[in-house]
Amino acid sequence: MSTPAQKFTRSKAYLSGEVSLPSEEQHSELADLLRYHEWRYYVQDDPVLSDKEYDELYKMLEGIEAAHPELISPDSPTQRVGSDLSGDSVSVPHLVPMLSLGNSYNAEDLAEFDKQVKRMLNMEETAPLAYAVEPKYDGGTIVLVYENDQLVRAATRGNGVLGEEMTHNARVIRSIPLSANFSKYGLHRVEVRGEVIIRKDRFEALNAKRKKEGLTLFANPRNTATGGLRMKSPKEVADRQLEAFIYSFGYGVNADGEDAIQAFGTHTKALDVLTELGFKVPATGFERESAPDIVEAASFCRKWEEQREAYAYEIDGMVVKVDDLALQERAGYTSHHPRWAIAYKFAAKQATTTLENVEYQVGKIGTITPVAKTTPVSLAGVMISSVSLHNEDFIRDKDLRLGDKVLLERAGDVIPYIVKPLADLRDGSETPIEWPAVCPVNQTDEPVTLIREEGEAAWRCPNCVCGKQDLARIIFHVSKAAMDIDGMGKRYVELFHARGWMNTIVDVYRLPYEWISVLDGFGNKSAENLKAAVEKAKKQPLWRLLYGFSIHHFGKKATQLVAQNIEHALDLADWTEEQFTNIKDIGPTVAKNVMEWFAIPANVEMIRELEALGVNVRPTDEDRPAAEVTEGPFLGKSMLFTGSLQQMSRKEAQERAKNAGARIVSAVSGKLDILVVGEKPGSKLKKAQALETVRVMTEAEFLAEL
Ligand SMILES: NC(=O)c1ccc[n+]([C@@H]2O[C@H](COP(=O)([O-])OP(=O)(O)OC[C@H]3O[C@@H](n4cnc5c(N)ncnc54)[C@H](O)[C@@H]3O)[C@@H](O)[C@H]2O)c1
Ligand SMILES: [Zn+2]
Repeated sequence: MSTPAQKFTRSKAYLSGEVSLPSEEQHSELADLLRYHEWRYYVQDDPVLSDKEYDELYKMLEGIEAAHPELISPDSPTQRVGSDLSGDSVSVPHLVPMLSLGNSYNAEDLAEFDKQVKRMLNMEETAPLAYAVEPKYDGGTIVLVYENDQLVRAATRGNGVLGEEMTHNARVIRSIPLSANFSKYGLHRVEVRGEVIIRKDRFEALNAKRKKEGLTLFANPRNTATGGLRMKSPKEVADRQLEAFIYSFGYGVNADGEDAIQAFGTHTKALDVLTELGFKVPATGFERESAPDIVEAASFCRKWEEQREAYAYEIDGMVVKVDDLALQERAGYTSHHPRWAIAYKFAAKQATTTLENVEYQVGKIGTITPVAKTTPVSLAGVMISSVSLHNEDFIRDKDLRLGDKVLLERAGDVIPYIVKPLADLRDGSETPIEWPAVCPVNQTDEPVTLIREEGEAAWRCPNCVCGKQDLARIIFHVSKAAMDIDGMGKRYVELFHARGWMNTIVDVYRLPYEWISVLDGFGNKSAENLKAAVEKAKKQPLWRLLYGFSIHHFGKKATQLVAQNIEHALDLADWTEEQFTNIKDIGPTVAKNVMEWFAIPANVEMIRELEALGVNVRPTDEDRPAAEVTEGPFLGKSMLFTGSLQQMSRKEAQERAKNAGARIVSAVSGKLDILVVGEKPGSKLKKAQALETVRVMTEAEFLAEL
């Protein structure tokens, strides 16, 4: 008997290859651990390992059994499917056992699977074999039985033989039809299989609501759906707005008890029939595909792996199935999974690890950001050992402690974050995270007390002397959001800073390119490119420069508004609060912060130096978008110019017409109001005259009206 914390630690030890025991002991311990993780996953809906990690432990067990077949017992996790039976509800036998799926992770695995299937079917390796491919929905399995076209029973997968009965809950899931016209196909008694899931946006909304109500949050859409299926009250099930995707027939007989599924010929056809009968089925041409061979099937899997984040539902992979039903029958089953199907698994988005330590970073305006240092763990294909904790409230709200086992998530391009601590794995050795009262970054004799302004989440170091804050500011200054200096970025800023070339924002514009060109990994070409990018950035609009100064509260919107209203950046040094707040959407907080910043002589000096280096400090066209014209002789008229003009270029004429309220169009049509003709007009004039609704003007007349 070991504690949950010990089971966790022991599993991680196996995963990092630290355990070596005689096969028999290892087999029995691994089997125990796997059973524990299955219980957490299927019954508790609260796994403590990622799927990938579970699969690795499972493979270890398989490996031992392959070398020592005598260790295989009927209750080994490799010999049966993980069970979700909790003992709290009624169990009902499935018409046909429900199994698990074998796993694959890439195109090579799929090619290997294709070979094996063909060997089993006595087919040539090069013979064509079609596969049906569809998303592997990440929710809870549901098995529906219909008799005489009526839904009579619903159950979970259970232990594969017995399922947990939950008909009352299935009835409130709207995408599950209460009746369906199976008899049209001679089907008297059928079992269909599917997955109950929740839309991702629905999941987010549910969690937002729970947060407001002070309830614990769901860790992911999967356990929201599986937990939902088990609710005692159908009303609560309905509240979660679960949906069911149906992905196959399990069983189907006619009134004489004879099989009536094989007649469909292919899995694809069977799904078409289920679609027609009103079930929610992966759609052809979108979610599912019938691939002529395994190569095509693999590329469909990869395509979905790439677009996974954009999909409305959570999927943990794809399922590849031999399309021909007769061939499926011939390929058969192991005690664990069908031989004719395989899961293609995507990288797991969640993983667990231990929070070892908290370090602090200082940002461009002195914001102190806590960063969790964790035991390294692989997450969605990347090793993670550092995760931002954002701010003090984040740590408090999640009740994170040093030594906690934590659940991490990394979805798509989103940076990794801590979903929650695994509180029930605590063993009492965890310690609170003490929030620092003084700047943890400044290593000065006189500690700097941190401040937290009202209404803000962040603690700030108001008097940073450690230089880290300057660095953060330069990194922001060159970033895409601000001056957008192509190719510069954090890595270069840190590199140049380490060489002593970049200590202030001004330094960005006077880099020693001749030195840079001889740095490791640089060369003339990249130094030149960098220089060109810096020169280009000197012409950026004024708002970007102001934004790039990292003045607290002076954000993108505010800098844009202010830049329109000045002639030179230094005008702001003389501005009063009133001048700021006269601009719509600029409030006293922005005014106060900008005024304080300009009151510091070094900042004014910096702007002078920047100007001397050729950095633009005046509003550009982008800063001052052409105001909408509200009057003028051509207000609201559509105009077109044709022939060659004598007094001005076509472009200039169009500009002047626009400033006088006209809209420039490109063709003569019933919608054209005025055609201005120069020399040698051509077909446009003829067409306009034929319309009789267009006013034709000479260049001289146009100028006169202007
Ligand atoms: N993290 C953990 O601790 C832990 C523990 C146990 C199991 N697991 C995960 O569960 C897996 C084994 O679970 P399993 O037996 O449920 O198998 P599985 O999830 O690999 O595949 C079978 C299930 O996939 C579902 N599915 C979704 N879409 C499908 C489709 N289009 N066609 C067919 N089936 C579809 C079905 O409901 C079926 O029950 C492991 O590989 C692991 O990833 C994780
Ligand atoms: Zn500091």
